[in-house]
Amino acid sequence: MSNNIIEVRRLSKTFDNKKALKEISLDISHGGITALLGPSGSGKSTLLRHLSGLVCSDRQEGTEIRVLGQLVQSEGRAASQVRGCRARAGYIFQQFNLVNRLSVLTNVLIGALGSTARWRTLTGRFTPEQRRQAMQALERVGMAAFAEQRVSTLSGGQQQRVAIARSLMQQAHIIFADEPIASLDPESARTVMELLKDINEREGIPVVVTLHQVDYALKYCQHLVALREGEVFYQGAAEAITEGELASLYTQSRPDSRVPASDAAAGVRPRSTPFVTGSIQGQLS
Ligand SMILES: Nc1ncnc2c1ncn2[C@@H]1O[C@H](COP(=O)(O)OP(=O)(O)OP(=O)(O)O)[C@@H](O)[C@H]1O
Repeated sequence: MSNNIIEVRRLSKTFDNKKALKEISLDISHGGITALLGPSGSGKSTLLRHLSGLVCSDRQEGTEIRVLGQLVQSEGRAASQVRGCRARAGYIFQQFNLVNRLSVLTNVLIGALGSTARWRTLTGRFTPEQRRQAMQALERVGMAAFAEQRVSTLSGGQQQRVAIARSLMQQAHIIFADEPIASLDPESARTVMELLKDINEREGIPVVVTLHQVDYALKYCQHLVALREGEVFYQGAAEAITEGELASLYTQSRPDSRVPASDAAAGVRPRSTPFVTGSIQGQLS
């Protein structure tokens, strides 16, 4: 039995005759934070959705996705235990993350759905112990004071913190975050990334996060999977990626994967500049 957190074999996904993912194979054994990087349209969200078991791949022989050793889908079909896989994963998405009309506390309590008899959740009757746990999770993310407030009244950054509290309440074994900081101001973005880092380190929950901002990926993530036009361009330690590779990743014309840094630096201008909120230089050793 392998120790891989994530195993992907021959994953392809076609939308309307366009291949969004092209026979991707990946092994992630790192239990830290893994960033999915790449230009817009490179397939980051599509890959994350496949890992989450929310989308099924093309029906192709040999396709398999395992998360935490559990089969999520194979050859275009969800595994029989996919519900269990989903229940073990916490999701933090840029939008449509929480139920806006419900209170912050109720949204966090929804994280306990998997362990609560249905009638209780339907009638809002959570146990005192569950309420205590939910308040504890809200304290952990600094949102306890907002417990009774409707989610619709919160800022984007506050909503992401509530989503993280819900993952804690859910006792998620892994967290999938799809562009969790895309629409946040820099301070809120830092708060959300710091929280994910803290939870990863203290609770030991692996995090897989799609990011546009290279500098956030380099600062907070130990492992990178970079996609380009639906293929894996780079996979490995964040500290090992070169500035040239990052430049190549975001350039318009398609060079070979892992273009030598010297070539990329010589001729290719990065398209990534808008995504880099600080200097890449200096963060790369
Ligand atoms: N439901 C869908 N129907 C049709 N095409 C889709 C669908 N979802 C994704 N695509 C296409 O698949 C490709 C990859 O999209 P995806 O959203 O995964 O990219 P991304 O790297 O996450 O991009 P971004 O950074 O802009 O969010 C794109 O060409 C996109 O238009």
